[in-house]
Amino acid sequence: MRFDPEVPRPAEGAHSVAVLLINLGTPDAPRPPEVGRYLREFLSDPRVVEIPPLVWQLILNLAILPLRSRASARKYETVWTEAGSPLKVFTERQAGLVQQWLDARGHRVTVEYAMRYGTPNIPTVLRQLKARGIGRVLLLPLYPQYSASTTATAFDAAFALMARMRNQLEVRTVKDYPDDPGYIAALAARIAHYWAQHGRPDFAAGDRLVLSFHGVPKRTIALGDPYYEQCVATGRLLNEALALPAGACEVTFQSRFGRAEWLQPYTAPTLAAHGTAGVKRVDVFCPGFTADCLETIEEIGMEVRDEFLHAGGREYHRIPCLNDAPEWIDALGALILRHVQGWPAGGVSTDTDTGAGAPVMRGSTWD
Ligand SMILES: C=CC1=C(C)c2cc3[nH]c(cc4nc(cc5[nH]c(cc1n2)c(C)c5CCC(=O)O)C(CCC(=O)O)=C4C)c(C)c3C=C
Ligand SMILES: [Fe+2]
Ligand SMILES: [Fe+2]
Repeated sequence: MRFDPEVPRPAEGAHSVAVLLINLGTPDAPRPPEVGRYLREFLSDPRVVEIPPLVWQLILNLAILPLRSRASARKYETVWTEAGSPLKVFTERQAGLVQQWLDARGHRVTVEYAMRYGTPNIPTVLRQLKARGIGRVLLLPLYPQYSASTTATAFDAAFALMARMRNQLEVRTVKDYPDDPGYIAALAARIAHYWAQHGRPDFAAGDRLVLSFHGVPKRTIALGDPYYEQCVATGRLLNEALALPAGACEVTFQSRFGRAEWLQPYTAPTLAAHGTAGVKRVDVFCPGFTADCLETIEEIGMEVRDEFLHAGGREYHRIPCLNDAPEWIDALGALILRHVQGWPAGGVSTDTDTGAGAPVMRGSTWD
């Protein structure tokens, strides 16, 4: 075979490894137009709302978006920071810290993050990685418990891009890690750290620790989604790791959306019932959210707190999510190393962005 000088040779970094941390996404600004755009993308995903698309688009555009964009924008305003939406700020910080963790240990792995909805989105970041000469990507959703509505749709977005790629990336996925020892240890450390600063609940006196996970429609479990059992497993392992009396931890489900039945028990009514029953102190922690966001800061930190206190509860504590806790960065680093095994980061990562390692087939539908 003759060597054709016109055919580009693989860039040196074609076997370089990257990890893509994936989170849900968030609006670009806490205003109705931006929140509406984000909600439209999110709620039009057939993995998220499993109703026949034509019917759903009518309901979504006529009834839900006009009202919810405004109502949600007001809520986003209460959690927004100078640096932006907490979910994005924490996700970006996690990516930076994991990069440092890997660099400090001599591993040549590039760390980036992407959002399933909004920006920076999954195909854009994967294209950028490819243009930088990355050939192998580990997709790591920041959801420890697998659900089709979060994990599967994130992978779908990556594979949809791959379906249009001539020279594909080599891809691995981390499907779930609800029982990962590093993750469980990080959760336990987060709670222990909070209790060291704010005093411990008195479980003998009836105080409670509520572990609130994001809900999903109940029927998705009957259809085969392992989300519920994975949330329960995380809760049980955390109870053990904290060496609490059996039953001190209680698993509940928050953020119900729509009229269908979601996983139970629901968080807010559970907390209201504790208030009514005379429970003095509750601590609420969200192990399924690895970064604080609207659903933890506003819903758990404000709405549910009010319900508990109005029902007669006295002391309400929201324990912050894993965010940038060092134990969580350790857990992510170790998880990544386990999954990139056998993928030696052989090449030199070229940062020239010439796309030499990723020839683009211009004028065709392939990229
Ligand atoms: C952690 C796992 C999550 C699962 C599972 C999940 C399922 C799910 N969510 C909705 C609807 C909404 N979720 C919203 C916000 C939101 N959801 C998650 C995570 C999970 N969702 C996060 C991290 C966030 C916060 C985003 C942020 O910007 O901070 C919202 C938007 C907010 C609002 O308007 O109230 C909706 C809507 C469904 C329907 C669903 C499963 C079918
Ligand atoms: Fe959600
Ligand atoms: Fe909510």
